[in-house]
Amino acid sequence: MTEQLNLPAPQGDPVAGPAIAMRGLGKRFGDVVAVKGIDLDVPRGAFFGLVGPNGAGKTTTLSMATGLLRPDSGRVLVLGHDVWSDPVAAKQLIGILPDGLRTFDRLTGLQLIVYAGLLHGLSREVAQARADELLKALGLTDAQGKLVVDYSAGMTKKVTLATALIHAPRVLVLDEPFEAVDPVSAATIRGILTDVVAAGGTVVLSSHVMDLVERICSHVAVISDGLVLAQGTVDEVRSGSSLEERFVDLVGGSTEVEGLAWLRTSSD
Ligand SMILES: Nc1ncnc2c1ncn2[C@@H]1O[C@H](COP(=O)(O)OP(=O)(O)OP(=O)(O)O)[C@@H](O)[C@H]1O
Repeated sequence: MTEQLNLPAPQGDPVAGPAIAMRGLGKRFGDVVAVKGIDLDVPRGAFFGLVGPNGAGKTTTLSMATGLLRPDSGRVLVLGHDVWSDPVAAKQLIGILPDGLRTFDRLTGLQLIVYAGLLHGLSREVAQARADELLKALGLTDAQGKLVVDYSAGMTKKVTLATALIHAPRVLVLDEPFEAVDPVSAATIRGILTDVVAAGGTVVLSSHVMDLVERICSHVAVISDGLVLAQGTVDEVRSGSSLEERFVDLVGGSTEVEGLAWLRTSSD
């Protein structure tokens, strides 16, 4: 059961509220409190970047926001639908690219994308036609008959992205969509996501690449140690600096390397 916390209620308005509203989200794994009470509004139509150091809680937060991981506390509304009490409606509205979750990798790339379309209620004909277009756009046509288990990391990322897109969701939640992807494919993916936002959709992505977030996102949240340190438009958050400088200011830590003297000595 998710505990109801005494926090401002999210706007449950499916027409005018935020695309995603998270309130008091918390998650503990044994002794580790991965997420400590996250309140985050993703505005409708935003291209939203979630950034934070390794282990900050990004994947845990996105997994809870998309119904893949049950929170210990808090709630999440997607376009006004509670992800946990109204999961069918919420999940029909979102496309998810999870990080590191096993997929049905004994299917071919084509089968996996068509299967995702069928699960979302598309007819076989529409699912097949959209799968062909997605495979072509993502440069996977030649590999469409190969088992996904035999795909490279970047190919797996792209085929999983295709499964997130096939039902034309109004909200896309993508955990590190550019990781392991080659520059040409990355440009294609940026183009697809920009088109989704231009058509009124909402995209949330996590990334470690500050330049990319600064370039393509309208909004950003910085999280560290399971808490939101800053959120707003990219201009508001970077407040005159580069996003990378602001990130280092907010998150702290030194970029100076101490020790490792042995690594700088030749071993021959
Ligand atoms: N299934 C799990 N079991 C135990 N601990 C976990 C589990 N998943 C995450 N954690 C811990 O929760 C914390 C947050 O992890 P999470 O994967 O959400 O971070 P992240 O911000 O996505 O990191 P990265 O940028 O490295 O991908 C870390 O301390 C991690 O070790």
